[in-house]
Amino acid sequence: GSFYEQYHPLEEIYSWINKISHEHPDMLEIILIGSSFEKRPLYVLKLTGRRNSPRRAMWIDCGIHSREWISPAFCIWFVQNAIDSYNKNPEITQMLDNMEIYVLPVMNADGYVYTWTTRRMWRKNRSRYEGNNCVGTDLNRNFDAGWCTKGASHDPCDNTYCGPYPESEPEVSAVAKFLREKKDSMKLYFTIHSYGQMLLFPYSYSYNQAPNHDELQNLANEATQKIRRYYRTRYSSGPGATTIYLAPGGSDDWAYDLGIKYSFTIELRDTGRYGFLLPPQLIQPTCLEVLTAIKTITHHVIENT
Ligand SMILES: Nc1ncc(C[C@H](C[SeH])C(=O)O)cc1Cl
Ligand SMILES: [Zn+2]
Ligand SMILES: [Zn+2]
Ligand SMILES: [Zn+2]
Repeated sequence: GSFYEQYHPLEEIYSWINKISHEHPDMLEIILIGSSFEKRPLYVLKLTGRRNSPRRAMWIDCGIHSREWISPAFCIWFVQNAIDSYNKNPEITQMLDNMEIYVLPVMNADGYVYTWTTRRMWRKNRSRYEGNNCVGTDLNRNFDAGWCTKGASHDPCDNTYCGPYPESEPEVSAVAKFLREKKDSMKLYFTIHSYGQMLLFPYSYSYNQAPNHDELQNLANEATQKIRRYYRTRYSSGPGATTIYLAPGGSDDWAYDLGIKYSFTIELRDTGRYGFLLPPQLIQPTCLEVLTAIKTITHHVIENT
């Protein structure tokens, strides 16, 4: 199948980032936001339409957890689809004309390489700290949002190790720094994970409801109902704490508390048959259904911000 129906190692993703940016210099700009623990570059693609300069921005990060290969595959697919659909699909055209879209295809660069070379099921990054007898911090427990309370671990050998302190991880501090700088224009945050087929929103670090809980729940319901209707796939939705598990230090909760009131974690396919080992032929159907959810939510945000 095509490039967009296969999984790719990090080097090929970097080449793709370069290639597509040079093919579409009017719509894409590469931004280096920092580097990983092992000094790999963290590239963000800034995607915009060819018309006026939008006043709103949205963010999509992929690959926080290295074993969730469908996640970077989605970010790559999303960028090419948006470019191909601009001026053809009205919802994509509206999105690009009203939003600067920042896409981070592989946040956990070191872990992603490690899943290709050494351990396919690796989740964390590859940071090492003096005195720790295990490697890696869970980047989705390292954000400064209820940091290392219930649902994360202080044990460096655990898969939910929160790190030595909030934003200790260079990957997390790079993203947090970028979003803090953009917080006035940033209206919508998506972080892409697998698996479970869920549309989650704050909070995960507490059972308290977010102030705009009803709006987020209605929006999530509308999005998952669209997926059900057009693709027959079932996605559940709700606050992270009650829909998946109580867990602190996540990027969506941190983005929400920064002031991005539309903040979602999307858990892509499947529900356990293949799990993290989703076959490449399911990349396209997964991306199509999730795009529907993103269009629905983005349309609402454009109308309400
Ligand atoms: N704020 C959050 N939002 C979503 C999740 C679920 C993901 C699923 Se892989 C995780 O466990 O990191 C976890 C947290 Cl801490
Ligand atoms: Zn994940
Ligand atoms: Zn997951
Ligand atoms: Zn509308």
